[in-house]
Amino acid sequence: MATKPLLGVIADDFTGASDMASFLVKGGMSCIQINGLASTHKQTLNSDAIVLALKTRTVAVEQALEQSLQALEFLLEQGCQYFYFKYCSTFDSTAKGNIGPVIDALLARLNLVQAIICPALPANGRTVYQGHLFVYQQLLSDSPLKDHPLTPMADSRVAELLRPQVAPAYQQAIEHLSIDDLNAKQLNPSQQQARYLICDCINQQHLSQIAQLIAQQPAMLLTGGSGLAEYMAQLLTARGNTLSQQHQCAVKPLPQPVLIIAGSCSKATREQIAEANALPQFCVDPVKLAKGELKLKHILDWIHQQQAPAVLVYSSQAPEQVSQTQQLLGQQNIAEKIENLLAQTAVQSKASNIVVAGGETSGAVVSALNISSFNIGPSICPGVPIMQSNDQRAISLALKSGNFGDKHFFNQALSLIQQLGAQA
Ligand SMILES: Nc1ncnc2c1ncn2[C@@H]1O[C@H](COP(=O)(O)OP(=O)(O)O)[C@@H](O)[C@H]1O
Ligand SMILES: O=C(O)[C@@H](O)C(=O)COP(=O)(O)O
Repeated sequence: MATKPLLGVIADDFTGASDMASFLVKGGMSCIQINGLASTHKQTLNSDAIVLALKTRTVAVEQALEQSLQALEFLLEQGCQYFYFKYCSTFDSTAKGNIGPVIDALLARLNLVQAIICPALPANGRTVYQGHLFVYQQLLSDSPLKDHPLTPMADSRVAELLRPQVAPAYQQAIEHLSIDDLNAKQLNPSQQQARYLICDCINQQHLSQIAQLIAQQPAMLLTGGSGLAEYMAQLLTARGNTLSQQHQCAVKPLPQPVLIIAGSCSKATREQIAEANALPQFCVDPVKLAKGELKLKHILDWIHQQQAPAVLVYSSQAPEQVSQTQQLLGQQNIAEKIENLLAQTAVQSKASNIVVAGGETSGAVVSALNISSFNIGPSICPGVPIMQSNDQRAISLALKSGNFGDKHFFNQALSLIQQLGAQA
């Protein structure tokens, strides 16, 4: 019987972490999500996979490196046998980019020579074909991700996104694994020697084939979106003994209204807000916030006046308004102000059932709530599980990546929370 976790995951944001955790559970692993390095205090975790959520996607490279390496030390101490760096299925990174440097640092520390680069998440329309990333029918650079407030994506070629981010000595060590190569079921010599192997993948079958191919190779660093995770989980649990028979945890929301917070400005989130128009909604005006005309107290008073099963507080705006706001107030400055306000709304409203839309926003909310770890429950939609804090507060939380979910997402979240609460 194995006594150590099989898989250790470092996620560069909090929605990405819960996305990953949900697919590991789906693949048959028990999984715990640990929130931030501050929560990695001495403890032995009885779980097949540990997902450590960081907020390193948009921080300075040095900070991302320091935190990712500390996270790796924690996972090594826990005895993890395989390692996965989870970044966004749309390769979200700033112009300087933290994905390449973190991969290089993890490879060096683990003494590994190859990383699989597999952002694909076909369940949510993220596919890679001939090395180009697609979001449903659109190239990444034509998709709404081109207008992201912090990480606008202007190129769809994974190799060209990665190349400027990795160490100059390795910039030519990028190879591509096509669908034909996948079907051939073996790597050619240049693919075997490549430091970074970018995988084409347009469906679930390809993910399964990639996992099987990886299993035949010497140890590799796994990197990418959550799609591959489900199949790696299946494969690793079939190979090794698992620590726990229980994969998905029982989540029991308390009978209280749901607080929905949206800091994501994605097209998907804006459509979801529009569709949830039967719920009371509070729109955060960034200019009023910056001028001090909008205070936390206004939002808290408003929340407490509502008599509804859920309330929605959002700052989401369309791309044209976001760029106007950023020109006026500064991109980072206003992003942080909004994140702080939304995080404090979650804390001071004392809500026990919370749904957050947006990766950076989720990181800010979970950190402000000081939740060390989550158990993973059922998913509202692919990649968005309902989780419960592993503490006496038993806060139920769902962290939605900005671009996940169809337009009914908030209503679906509310239904599932109510259903789980009724079963409690
Ligand atoms: N109206 C707005 N103007 C400018 N920035 C905003 C606005 N609303 C939210 N933001 C910021 O945009 C960022 C959105 O990122 P994030 O929460 O990760 O969403 P997503 O998951 O869509 O990427 C956050 O830092 C948030 O504070
Ligand atoms: O891989 C994904 O698409 C998500 O898990 C993710 O990382 C999303 O990031 P945000 O859109 O910033 O929430």
